[in-house]
Amino acid sequence: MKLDFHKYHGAGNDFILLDDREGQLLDFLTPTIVAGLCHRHFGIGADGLMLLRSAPEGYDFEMVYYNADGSGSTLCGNGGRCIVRFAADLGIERRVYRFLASDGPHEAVVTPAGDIALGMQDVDQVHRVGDDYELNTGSPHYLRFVDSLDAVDVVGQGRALRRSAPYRERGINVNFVRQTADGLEIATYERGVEDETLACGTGVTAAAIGSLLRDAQAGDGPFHIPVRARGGALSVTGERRGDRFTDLQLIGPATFVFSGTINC
Ligand SMILES: N[C@@H](CCC[C@H](N)C(=O)O)C(=O)O
Repeated sequence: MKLDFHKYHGAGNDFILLDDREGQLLDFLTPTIVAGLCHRHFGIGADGLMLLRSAPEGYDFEMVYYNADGSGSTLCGNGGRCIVRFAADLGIERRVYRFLASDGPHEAVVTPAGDIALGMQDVDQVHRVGDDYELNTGSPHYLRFVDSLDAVDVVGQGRALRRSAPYRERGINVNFVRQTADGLEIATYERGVEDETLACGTGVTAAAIGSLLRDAQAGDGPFHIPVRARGGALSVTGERRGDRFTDLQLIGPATFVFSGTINC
């Protein structure tokens, strides 16, 4: 089969986008085919693959996400931002985009600066694991705050945590986070890529929440936290009321890279 594809990235988290509004691709894409397309030597190369599909009344499209290893996954925040850019490039023009993803409905807008601001689900459950945190921002995340990212073996330590007994079966994304003078720096080991990626949107959102919970001076109210990932700058805004975080938005660039056709 000849497949037309489009490549996008969000702060270096890169994706293959497929237009499946006619509905013929979902059954065709086996885990082996997805993994082959995402392979960096034998395929197009990407951290994940998405289908843009038709959705029920009230939504502009549905997002179906696969990790690079071919596993069907939970929400991808950077993917959500990139698929909105893809929708706009396909000619779906909206002031507010409404779409369905694995964790439910999302809204997104193009900001005046040209970034994509993606609404995220509310978060009200954060678990302490010693000095670390575990929470779900659409995908499951483990947070470890560190004094220096340079001192961390992101792949080695991330993989060890991801493969540890509590997470071996269901998996988890592991984020190392450093508080800076004006925000956060982050490095993420991603489940389903099973490697470090250059950015992870749900991880960035989790890090922003964790940073507020560990800061004794941080009170309730609106927040805006810049987060520097390896592949670019993102930010998270929202509203905190105690342990409840609402109106969450993940904001950052979503960039078209190239289009092509591949035999698979
Ligand atoms: N890169 C993504 C997260 C994608 C899903 C993740 N690999 C998982 O399986 O949990 C993001 O930007 O959020």
